[in-house]
Amino acid sequence: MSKTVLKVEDVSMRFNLSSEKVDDLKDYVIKLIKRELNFQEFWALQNVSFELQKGDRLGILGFNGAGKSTLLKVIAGVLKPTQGKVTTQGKIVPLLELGAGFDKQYTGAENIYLYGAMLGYSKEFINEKYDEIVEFSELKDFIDVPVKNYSSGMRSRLGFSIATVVEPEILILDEVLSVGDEKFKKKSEAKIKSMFDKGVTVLFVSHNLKQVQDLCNKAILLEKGKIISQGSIEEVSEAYGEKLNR
Ligand SMILES: Nc1ncnc2c1ncn2[C@@H]1O[C@H](COP(=O)(O)OP(=O)(O)OP(=O)(O)O)[C@@H](O)[C@H]1O
Repeated sequence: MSKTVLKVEDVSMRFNLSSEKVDDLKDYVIKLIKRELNFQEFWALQNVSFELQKGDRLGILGFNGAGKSTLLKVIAGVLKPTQGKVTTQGKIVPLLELGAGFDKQYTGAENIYLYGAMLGYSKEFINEKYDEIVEFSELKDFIDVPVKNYSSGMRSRLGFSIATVVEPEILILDEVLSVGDEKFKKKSEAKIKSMFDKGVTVLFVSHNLKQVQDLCNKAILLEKGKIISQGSIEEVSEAYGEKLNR
């Protein structure tokens, strides 16, 4: 029997866009108190619903600003939806904006603990996996250096190594299949592939339709925050193709 590992129910996400120019924080606070700040409501996601079974690989398609990254962030728990509910079973590994959660004043070693805690790992678990993370990142010589002195590639390598040290049930990929330099990229791709081989459930956002077709069995197509097509990758690719050629 197939097992449902992700359920997205009627999810909507509203952002308040400030329609005025505010020069500084003081100005902002004064306007806020005087209720002179005007916000424009913007719905980045509207009534999005779908569910995935164990081993499903879902491609999320859509043009710029359609709501793809917002949906991934809601599923990863980075954003709380304005409306609706996301239910997940098992460990989620979000490979989103790798290393963006680092505190740059702290060293690589300290960030392994900080970032790990953010991903829900216990201190004992990180103690146990610490050497493996450092080894995979190939940053042993830099591990006691503040992250602000890392290159962006080094940051994403450390982020990738921390995030993938667990065996996830759900893997979230936002066009990050290329991490670091060519050598590391190969290694990270092999690691992702090994997760695929173990039957992980995947959510994948990419503008590269070919890549999505190669990787995914199901897809959804988003337009202005709404699902306008969902089903097998073949069906949804066709709907996307029609949009592209319009
Ligand atoms: N934190 C935020 N505050 C306000 N608006 C936001 C925020 N994050 C996203 N948006 C808006 O929500 C919409 C959807 O953005 P999102 O990044 O999810 O699109 P996307 O489909 O991933 O686009 P792209 O293909 O360009 O990456 C955009 O109009 C964007 O401006």
